[in-house]
Amino acid sequence: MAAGRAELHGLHAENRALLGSVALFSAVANLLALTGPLFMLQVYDRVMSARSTETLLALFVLVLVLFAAMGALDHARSHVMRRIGARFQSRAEARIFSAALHRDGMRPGDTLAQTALRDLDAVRVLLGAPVFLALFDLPWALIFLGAIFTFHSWLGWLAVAGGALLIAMTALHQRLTAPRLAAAMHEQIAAERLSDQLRDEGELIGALGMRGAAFLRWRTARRLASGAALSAADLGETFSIFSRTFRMFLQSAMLALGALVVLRGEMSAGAMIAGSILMGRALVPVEQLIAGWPIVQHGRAGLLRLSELLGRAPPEAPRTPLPRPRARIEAHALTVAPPGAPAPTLRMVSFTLEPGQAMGVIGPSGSGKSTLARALCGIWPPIGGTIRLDGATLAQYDPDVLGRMIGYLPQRVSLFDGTIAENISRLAPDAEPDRIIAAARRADAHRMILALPEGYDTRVTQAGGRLSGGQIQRIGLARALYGEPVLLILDEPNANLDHEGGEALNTAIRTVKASGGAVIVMAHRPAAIAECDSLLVLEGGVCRAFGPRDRVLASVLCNAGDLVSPHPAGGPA
Ligand SMILES: Nc1ncnc2c1ncn2[C@@H]1O[C@H](COP(=O)(O)OP(=O)(O)OP(=O)(O)O)[C@@H](O)[C@H]1O
Repeated sequence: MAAGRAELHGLHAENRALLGSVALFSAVANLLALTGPLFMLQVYDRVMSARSTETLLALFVLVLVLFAAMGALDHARSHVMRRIGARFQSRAEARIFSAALHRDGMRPGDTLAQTALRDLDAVRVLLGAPVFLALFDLPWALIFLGAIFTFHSWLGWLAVAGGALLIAMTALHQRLTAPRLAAAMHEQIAAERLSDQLRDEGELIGALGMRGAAFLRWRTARRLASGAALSAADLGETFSIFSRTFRMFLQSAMLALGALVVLRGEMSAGAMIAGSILMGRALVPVEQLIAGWPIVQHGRAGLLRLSELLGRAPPEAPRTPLPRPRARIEAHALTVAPPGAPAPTLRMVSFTLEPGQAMGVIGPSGSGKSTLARALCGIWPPIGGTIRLDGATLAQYDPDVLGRMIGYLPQRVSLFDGTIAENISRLAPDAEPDRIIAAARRADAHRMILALPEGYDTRVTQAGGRLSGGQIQRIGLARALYGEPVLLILDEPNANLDHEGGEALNTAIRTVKASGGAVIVMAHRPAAIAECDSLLVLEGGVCRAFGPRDRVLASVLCNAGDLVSPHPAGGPA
């Protein structure tokens, strides 16, 4: 948390000079705020007694100029603060985005990563809000109080007592509303997540007759969220109304006390009115703080959450760029745990894979195949042992560069909202069409894509849109093959493929091998390991056997012959 806070501080450091200028503008604007009370004093005490129209006119012109200057300064400081907020956001967003995607930012059950960009927005809003400027005005409230004391000490003490009560109310407000706002935020996130999920699974909900039950669950989540928000808003409103009315009453009380002092002949009538105006001005920042307190709380809570997120996902140290590696993979005593899991799900696994070779990974459900695939892609770093690609550990490669050298087809392929071409090119903004088409051809998806009405420009969604399961998987394979990766990792690649698709997959594996790449296939189905030279058998997260495919199959499985023959992809496992 402390490291994250220091990092955010650092990102904000370049704004210090601008904050200094806001403080300066605030100082001058607050001094100019004395124009009204001073004018009042002069009118009552000088113009009235001397009955001079010229003095009145001269004072009026001066006041006009001073008020115009005050307005301009007020405008300038709000303008600068909004720019400071926007600048902070643009400096921090890349780092916060990558921290939100970082493995340690995504612990199951907590929402730090999910709210990160919203938290950054809350900080930006706070920096540009009038309530933040009120903090710059607060020290000037003391000067105004001092000025009231120069009129008469009774007036000064009344203003101090009123201000102290308002500040005490602000502290109480913070104490009472903070837990309610945190609860409201929590419920809001849960409700949003549920409604996203229900919307994405609309077809399934209809098919399973879950519409009524889903609605009830959604309504409960919404009610909890809006109930918590309502309770926080009610309390905030109560405090806000109290402070506003109390401030108005205080001004009248000030006038009454001033009149008493004037009647006692201890002060002029001008000082009475000027004192009342000065007190009003001194209490403005306090009132602004109370009214804008929810913004302060959201911004502060966002800042704390961002500090925690950044602390959990420290910045990547710059790495010396390495040349394109040869496809030699060595795993040694590899031990991997999913994020937040108490125990590793893959333990002490070792194997070596040479360029031009393919390795199959088989084992029952939950044996750790997908865990191994994620570790090999660098998504889940090892907690023990090493993975080396051409001699270098995966951590020695820049994650983005490593990602481009690895083709990964996850077990559940999900596409990004965009066109098929954009999905194949991994959203690269300057992708060359030739490379996209080459990848699609290698995945044998080219003709299938051309058969769609808009071909490569067909828009798809996360769930695939109008594409079938097999079509999604082929586009996923084309995406994995894009950019001719050194290492191809396929997790259950033929789960949705027909015979033709299975053949295309085997051809793609052969092509990668022939070009000196390495392929690792996690499989349940026999057809997928037909092209594999070696086989790793996992059971309960440990290696049960590793070696040449046929020898391992012969020693582990009794129906080895069936398993290696490249029969229809839909055949039994
Ligand atoms: N994100 C996760 N958090 C915690 N545990 C996980 C996570 N993902 C997987 N596991 C656990 O790790 C173990 C291995 O899962 P993994 O997905 O690697 O198995 P698998 O061999 O690929 O299974 P399948 O063949 O069913 O896909 C399982 O016990 C699973 O519950």
